[in-house]
Amino acid sequence: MKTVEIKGIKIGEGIPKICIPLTGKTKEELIKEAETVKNMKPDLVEWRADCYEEGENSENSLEMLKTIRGIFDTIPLLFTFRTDKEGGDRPITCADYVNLLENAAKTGFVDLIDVEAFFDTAKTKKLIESLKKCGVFVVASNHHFDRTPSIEEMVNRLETMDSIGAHILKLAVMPRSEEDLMSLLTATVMMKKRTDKPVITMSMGKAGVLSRLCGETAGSAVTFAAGVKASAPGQIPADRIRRTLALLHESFT
Ligand SMILES: O=C1C[C@@](O)(C(=O)O)C[C@@H](O)[C@@H]1O
Repeated sequence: MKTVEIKGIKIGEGIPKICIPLTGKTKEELIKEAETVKNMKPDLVEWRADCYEEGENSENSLEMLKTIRGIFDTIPLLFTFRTDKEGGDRPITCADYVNLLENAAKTGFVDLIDVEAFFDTAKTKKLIESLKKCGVFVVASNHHFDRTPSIEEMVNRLETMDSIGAHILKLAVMPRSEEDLMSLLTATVMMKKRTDKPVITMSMGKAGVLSRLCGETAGSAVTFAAGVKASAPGQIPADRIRRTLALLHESFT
């Protein structure tokens, strides 16, 4: 598998990398949260700009981004605006979404940008191309908070993300049964043979917790862990997940 290397972090190789999300609502909250998260020594940090009270306002968002970049310095930063359609905190028009992501990429403050692959399929491919020209890595994503699609649909969705040019392919689904968890893991294992790009998958909620731990076997390159506050159901606190991933890795080697 090709790895994506950012600031010395090799995504797609060895132990899954730990990404901690920032979910603060105000500037003050975010600065405090960022300082705490920095001490947790994440491999990657995700700023969930949709959680910020001014997140959809490009100018204010980019100002906040500058502050966050300053705090994390050498830690790879993922910029995400999760739209309300995919479980995010606030709505945004398609034009504002494209604008925000392009402006964030141009600042040079972010290393990776999350693009919801299916927000408008015609526009997504163009958006990914323009973000890549700014030198950022693109994480295509898709979220299902109410169900786990069939294995075939999950594989198709990840393959579409691959075909539209993303560097990393990410899928989050909600299980309703143990079978749903197994379906997500099967789709992840299948993708190992169908792409040479890093894949990130998770089955959310309590029933899906295992999927956040077994990435090294199943083929999920990053696991999202709770820092100050979880950004999705089922996230495990960062210190606990680090210990567990290390223990599993030792057992494999
Ligand atoms: O896409 C994801 C994955 C996620 O939804 C999770 O389930 O851990 C958490 C989000 O913050 C992130 O953008």
